[in-house]
Amino acid sequence: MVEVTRSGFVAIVGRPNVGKSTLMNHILGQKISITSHKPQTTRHRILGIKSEGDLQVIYVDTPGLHLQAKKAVNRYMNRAASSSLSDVDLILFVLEAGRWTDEDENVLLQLKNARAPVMAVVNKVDRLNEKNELLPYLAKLGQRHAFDEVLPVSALKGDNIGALEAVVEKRIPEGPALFPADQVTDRSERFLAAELVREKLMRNLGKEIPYALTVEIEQFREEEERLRINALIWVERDSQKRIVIGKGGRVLKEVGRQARLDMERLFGQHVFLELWVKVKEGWSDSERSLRNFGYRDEY
Ligand SMILES: Nc1nc2c(ncn2[C@@H]2O[C@H](COP(=O)(O)OP(=O)(O)OP(=O)(O)O)[C@@H](O)[C@H]2O)c(=O)[nH]1
Repeated sequence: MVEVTRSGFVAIVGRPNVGKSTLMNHILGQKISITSHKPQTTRHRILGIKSEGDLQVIYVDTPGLHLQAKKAVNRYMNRAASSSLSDVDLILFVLEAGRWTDEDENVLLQLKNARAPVMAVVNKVDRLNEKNELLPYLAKLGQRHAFDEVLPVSALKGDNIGALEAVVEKRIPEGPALFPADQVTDRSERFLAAELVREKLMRNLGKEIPYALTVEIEQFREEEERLRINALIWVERDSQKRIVIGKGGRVLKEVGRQARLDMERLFGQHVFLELWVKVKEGWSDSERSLRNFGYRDEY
């Protein structure tokens, strides 16, 4: 093994839905952080570790920083994101090309107090016309703040990600490896399994329900030639439970099928997955329930 001589942390921050998790997954070349077209998909801080030769970059994917954090779960998410801004070597401020919202402004305000250099990563450029839309947007962005760098990318298509990694590399200080070279995340297989179930729920359900649910892994056991995983899906009301299950169990069955396929890809073995839906009233606004479900601050 080549000894790592440079290592450092890179925080990926921004408002919800700009493509932070998609960006981290693309850089790592595998799905560590779940994504969906709905805002506030990521709820926890998740490390994605990339070790190559003498370099180890530890990316910190964070929940989208949002205004209107009325419930305990939202406040937890904002805390997880804000706390990731200290003690990093570089901050990637992810934006959606062509858009600037109050929530972006709020993120920028927080970044002004950060010690690390801030690079504006203008994502989703595949959606814009370069000359008429992107160039004026970049010019305006430069006026909003003196960013260390401004780089347009497409995390989905992989455009300009090599250039982004080249800038990142320059910012990583000397230091020993902080994780073994073959470790890609700080999160357990149990956590990743729960997240995959949540991702499929977010993608298969309508607008409101995904925010009312959380997933807990009840059993994660190696059996002969397969993994047995039992997951509990907690919702807040009986009516939500009926929707998650669907007519004749159709929704739950499809969610389970999709999650199982992703788990088999991630864990490299057959998976037997069982899903159960349970009701716990008001879990998302109860600090105690959040802690029981593993939403714990880590500073
Ligand atoms: N067209 C396009 N879509 C993208 C790109 N990057 C991400 N997306 C889409 O944008 C949506 C949100 O992506 P995520 O990676 O979940 O965004 P996020 O910033 O992590 O979201 P939160 O969890 O809400 O903070 C998904 O539907 C992605 O497929 C891109 O470069 N181009």
